[in-house]
Amino acid sequence: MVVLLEPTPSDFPGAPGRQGPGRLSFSGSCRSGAPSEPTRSPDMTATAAEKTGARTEDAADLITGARERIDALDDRIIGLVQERMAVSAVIQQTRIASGGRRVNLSREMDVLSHYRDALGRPGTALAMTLLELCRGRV
Ligand SMILES: O=C(O)C(=O)C[C@]1(C(=O)O)C=C[C@@H](O)C=C1
Repeated sequence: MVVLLEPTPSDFPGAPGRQGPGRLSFSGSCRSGAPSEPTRSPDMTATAAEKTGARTEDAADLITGARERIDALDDRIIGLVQERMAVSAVIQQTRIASGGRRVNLSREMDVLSHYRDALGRPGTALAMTLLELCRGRV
């Protein structure tokens, strides 16, 4: 089986507004065992299969759509981290202006526990990274 989706004029990596799986080139039988490696298109544009690591068109389409959702989630996560940094900065500035210290270790223990309880050991590492983003290195 050979499936070819010809590119649109803006169908190259990095093109503004580029959407969907783009140029797709699969070859090989659908019925016999594992499909063969996708072939590189003549203009050296990466195929959807090459970009996703998938071995079927259906899998490449699913992965491409799921990656768009992940990119959107990552944008939201980054926005929330930036919001957290701003709120944390207000707390720290207020404490320092009142004569206190930037860091409050007992509160940091609570934050670490919160993330560890929700996400396990990697949650602790994530919380430590968030704290470093919010108050710098100690
Ligand atoms: O909750 C506070 O007291 C903060 O200053 C915020 C925060 C945080 O980003 O979570 C930052 C620094 C402190 O060491 C503890 C926690």
